[in-house]
Amino acid sequence: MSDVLELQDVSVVREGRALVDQVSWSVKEGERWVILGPNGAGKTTLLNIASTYLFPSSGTVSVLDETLGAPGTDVFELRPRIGMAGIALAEKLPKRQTVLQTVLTAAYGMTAAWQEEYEAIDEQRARAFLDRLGMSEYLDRTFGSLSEGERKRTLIARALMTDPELLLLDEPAAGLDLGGREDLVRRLGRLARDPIAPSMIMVTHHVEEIAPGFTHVLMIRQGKVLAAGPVELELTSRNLSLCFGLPLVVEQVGDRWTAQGLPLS
Ligand SMILES: Nc1ncnc2c1ncn2[C@@H]1O[C@H](COP(=O)(O)OP(=O)(O)OP(=O)(O)O)[C@@H](O)[C@H]1O
Repeated sequence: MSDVLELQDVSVVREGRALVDQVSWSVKEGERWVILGPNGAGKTTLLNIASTYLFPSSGTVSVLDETLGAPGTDVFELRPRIGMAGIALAEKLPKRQTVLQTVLTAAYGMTAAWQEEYEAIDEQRARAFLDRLGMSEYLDRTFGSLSEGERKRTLIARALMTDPELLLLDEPAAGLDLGGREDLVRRLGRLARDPIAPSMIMVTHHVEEIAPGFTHVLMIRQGKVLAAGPVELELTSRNLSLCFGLPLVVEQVGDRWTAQGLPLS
């Protein structure tokens, strides 16, 4: 299995503080990773490195077997091979554009439709991804009029449009109600278990949002890795308590996870 992402001793320092602190981590082809950690731990910073939009202050980063900053590595060739869905991108997308256009523009590396002629095959693909995410009835709705959950599902369809080898999801279930979260977790589970789906890295705050099919977990706190490895080995009460800084009990219920704090004594 080849490396989809490899970080060696990577640090990101801003104003004298390490937001990411000597992180070494590798993601192999076909793996589905969850990044867990408290607010400000450095999760989004790690995703930004993986998406090639952020260069580390020190250390080595390879994405899809290309080393960032090395002669011959062109991030503009790498970026279409990486799908990204997150709030930062949602804010760049025109609110008046339809859902179908919002997904279609990804095929052309754009955020807004300009004068390009879309090929029928691209439109078919956009419709198929939107269907997979349960958005078929919203094709002509404007992106700005969607609910939080509908917007999140559209962004994932959009991220899949370039047929990426690596899919990055930044808090895909944040802001969703219980039904919306469960619907999304089911859909992410189907994607995670699809053998031809891209390797995946998902940032979340909640173990309840880990869909079945996710294989590995990285836990970070204050920019440092606390645990990294297969979910069934590393997603323990001990690791989670250290990660979030209070006593927590994590349990597996069927193929899902739940965590709660111990009562105050
Ligand atoms: N450009 C910057 N300059 C200084 N500090 C920054 C910069 N960007 C991010 N930070 C800080 O880096 C830390 C890590 O940020 P990051 O967004 O990666 O955390 P996170 O784990 O994704 O947090 P959250 O769960 O709250 O989204 C935070 O304390 C943030 O305030």
